[in-house]
Amino acid sequence: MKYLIGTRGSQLSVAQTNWVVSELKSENPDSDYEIKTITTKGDTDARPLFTINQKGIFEKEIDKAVAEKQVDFAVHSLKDVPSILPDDLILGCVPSREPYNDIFISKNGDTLETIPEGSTIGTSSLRRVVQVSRKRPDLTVKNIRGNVETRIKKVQDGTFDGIVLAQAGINRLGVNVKHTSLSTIDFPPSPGQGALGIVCRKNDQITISMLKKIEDQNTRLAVESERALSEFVDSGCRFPVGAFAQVNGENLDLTVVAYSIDGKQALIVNKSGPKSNSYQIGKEAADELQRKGVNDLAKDWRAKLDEWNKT
Ligand SMILES: NCc1[nH]cc(CCC(=O)O)c1CC(=O)O
Repeated sequence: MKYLIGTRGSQLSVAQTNWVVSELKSENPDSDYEIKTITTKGDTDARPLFTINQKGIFEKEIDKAVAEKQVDFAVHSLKDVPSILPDDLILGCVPSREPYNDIFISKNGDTLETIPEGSTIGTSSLRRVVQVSRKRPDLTVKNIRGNVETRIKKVQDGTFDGIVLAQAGINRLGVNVKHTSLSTIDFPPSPGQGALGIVCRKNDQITISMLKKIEDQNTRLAVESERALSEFVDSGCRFPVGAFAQVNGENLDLTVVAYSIDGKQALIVNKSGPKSNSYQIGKEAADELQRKGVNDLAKDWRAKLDEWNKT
């Protein structure tokens, strides 16, 4: 059987799709796979990510191609996939996850703690903006666009003194760049960070069965609880929320953090339970965030976005 795979044309997307193909080939040696790259709004719109008023800016066009049978399935970075998919599509497979932590890259090997006062840090994620500002309020945090390799070049050419990226991105690209890991206590990652999401058609049983052979059950359960949170609390590029879940034996431990847009407040919730209740654990964490006033935190994010638009 031959399968057509949709993905973005970025080096990272192609690298992670090639990895998926190698995993699938190992389990389905008689199948063939061809990659079709598709441009998304996130690839062409140069504005700061969180000002673009569209969920799924890095995946919508690709999932449309799946729905219209132009491709058989799509490979995404899971954190770029909205928690609610169109009715005719499903998250058909979640393979094993890369580490979900963020990393800090600077030109001279400085860490986030040692980089000189007043340095300029680049990120396109509001979550990272508030997390950097909480650790180092003296630093200037500015919007950066471009793919992983472009951002690293902007540190090396001095455009930025430092940047924050996902560990998973440089791992998958095999980029050998000096960096320091950022703790998930200070930098809880985006829900689903480090994981891949393979989207296919709900009624395509042949493709689903083929994909399931590389499913990683514990990763599925962990991201299910992180994404359940996103269903109830707006997150991603537009609202600073961090979440990470760990499966320990039969248990699942979830930590979620929501920030005020100025970074001065942080609502932290820890929830644990049987890993089979992953979705419920995520929902309970969201409910507790609501009780702690998360909606009040979001109310002034638009003013901050307008301010950011001018940077
Ligand atoms: N759209 C940004 C994006 N989507 C996925 C990753 C990294 C890989 C991952 O989280 O799986 C990145 C880059 C980054 O955050 O550094």
